[in-house]
Amino acid sequence: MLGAAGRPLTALGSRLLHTSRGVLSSVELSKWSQVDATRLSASEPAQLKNLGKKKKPLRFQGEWVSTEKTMPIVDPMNGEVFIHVPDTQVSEIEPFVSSLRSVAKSGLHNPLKNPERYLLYGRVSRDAAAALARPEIAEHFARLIQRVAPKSYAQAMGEVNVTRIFLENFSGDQVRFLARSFANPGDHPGQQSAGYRWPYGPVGLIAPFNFPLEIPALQMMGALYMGNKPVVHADHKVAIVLDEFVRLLHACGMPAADVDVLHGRGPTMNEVLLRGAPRSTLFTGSKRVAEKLSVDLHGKVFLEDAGFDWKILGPDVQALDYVAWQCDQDAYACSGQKCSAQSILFMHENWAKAGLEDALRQRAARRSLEDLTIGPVLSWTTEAIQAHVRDLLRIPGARVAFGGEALTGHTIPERYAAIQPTAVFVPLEAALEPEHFDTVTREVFGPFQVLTEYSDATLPRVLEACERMDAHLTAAVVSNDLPFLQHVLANTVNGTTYAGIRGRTTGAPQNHWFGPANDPRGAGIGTPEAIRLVWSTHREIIHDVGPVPAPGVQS
Ligand SMILES: NC(=O)c1ccc[n+]([C@@H]2O[C@H](COP(=O)([O-])OP(=O)(O)OC[C@H]3O[C@@H](n4cnc5c(N)ncnc54)[C@H](O)[C@@H]3O)[C@@H](O)[C@H]2O)c1
Repeated sequence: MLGAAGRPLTALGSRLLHTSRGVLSSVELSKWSQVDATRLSASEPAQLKNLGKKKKPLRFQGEWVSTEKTMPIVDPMNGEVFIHVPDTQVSEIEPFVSSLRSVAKSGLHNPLKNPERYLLYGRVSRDAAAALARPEIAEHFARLIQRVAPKSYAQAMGEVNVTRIFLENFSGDQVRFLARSFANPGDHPGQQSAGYRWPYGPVGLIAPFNFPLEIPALQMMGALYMGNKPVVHADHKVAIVLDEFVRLLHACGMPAADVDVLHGRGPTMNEVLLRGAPRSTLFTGSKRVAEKLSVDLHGKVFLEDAGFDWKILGPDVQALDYVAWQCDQDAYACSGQKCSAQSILFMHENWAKAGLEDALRQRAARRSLEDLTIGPVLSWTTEAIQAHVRDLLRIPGARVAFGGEALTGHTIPERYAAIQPTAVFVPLEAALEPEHFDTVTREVFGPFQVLTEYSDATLPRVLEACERMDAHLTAAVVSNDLPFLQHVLANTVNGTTYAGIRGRTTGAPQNHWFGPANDPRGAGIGTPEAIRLVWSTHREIIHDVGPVPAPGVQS
């Protein structure tokens, strides 16, 4: 295990420390952090632990617990083992199961029980936000994210900023306001119906590798705000970031027993959920696992799964450089490993004639391994992406627009893909053929997109393509032509759709809803509405206390 990183406070950090009358001194990095992101290596590997109940004595909760086995995590940039994560065995999950089973369905708090805990979480959020505003702590998380899920510094720091502002948003009384109820007058004196947001009690939370901080942090806080006790599992490759965030929350006053953290393999978490029977589970990850959990947990799930995200460029060509830049960001930032990444670009022929494809090629060519604007792809191999390109090239008229070659001059291990930003052009009519459509609309979680072209006359075919897709996460209609916007928006369904000449598919901040639509299991993240939907359920209490009617008047 590495020693804590005790770097000097900058001017901003010291100011925050003073203005908070000492409250924040407990969150100094050296007080809670277990790792120094800049030193993680084969010679100084990190060693994680689970957070939960000790097997004996069972009454102690909120303990960091070692497991019998660990699994080695390799540095995605050079293949060296630099982290050891608990490889929790099914024989070791009993404490997590009994922890879930010990939580009342009415939760740790609800509007009628322990309401002071809403205020507690307002304070925890306030202090955690202030901690993340300290440059050395923000830097710590950004560098840690970069080490395990290589992305540019700007993208990694973006995650930290979104998390900080989210926590600022839910400081003070805002957690209490999340659980706002309402009342309607009844039919007679003494009667009144009140609608409450009620917790589920024991809940599960599973997060993927691509946003190691933002996804687990925002969802976990939402679960806690509404009064649930979550067992949280993050992808083993990046779990170190969640681990550090939970330690920061403890330093900010979160009770140690409020969250259990299960490290290890997905199927082990699956078993915990099967045996522990949480009342609801939020899963963010692939469609395959989402569908499995949906069946295993009898539909008691909220899902943020695969995205095949489209962008339609309307007939009005303007701001070509800007639009090309945004398209490049949407398709290739984080090496395309965003569920919101632009998967298919429908270009109106006016954009094609204006030279958009060339502009995209030039933008993509600027990406480099050195600043991680292109980097390792953690869930595909180079060969698998190239095989997908070959599949697409069998479609009549398809061609590689740019990219497709393996990156060279690096030490990225073979289990991960390292490939140029790639685009394959497929003619619209051919893409719509039943025998090609599934290949064209397959999500590649890497720096890859399909390009196609349409005209005014073939716009209905574009809308048909959007209708036939299955995963309705993000979309963009890039146009300031209002009738065009209106027509496309009226006939499509994606949960997070950007409309206008600055439309994008990625870069969702904390200030608007992000999530899929057109599936009753669809979850959301970030906003009060998302938190209420995913982490609380409606309860109506009808007060009817009398006076009872006089004898003989029963209605
Ligand atoms: N919609 C969204 O908000 C969103 C956000 C990020 C990623 N994603 C999607 O996630 C996918 C990429 O992530 P991934 O490859 O890590 O996905 P994945 O489904 O392989 O893994 C996601 C998480 O599920 C866990 N897991 C695996 N099998 C499990 C099981 N049987 N039971 C319980 N947990 C299990 C993993 O350990 C990991 O923590 C892409 O399809 C992407 O679009 C979606």
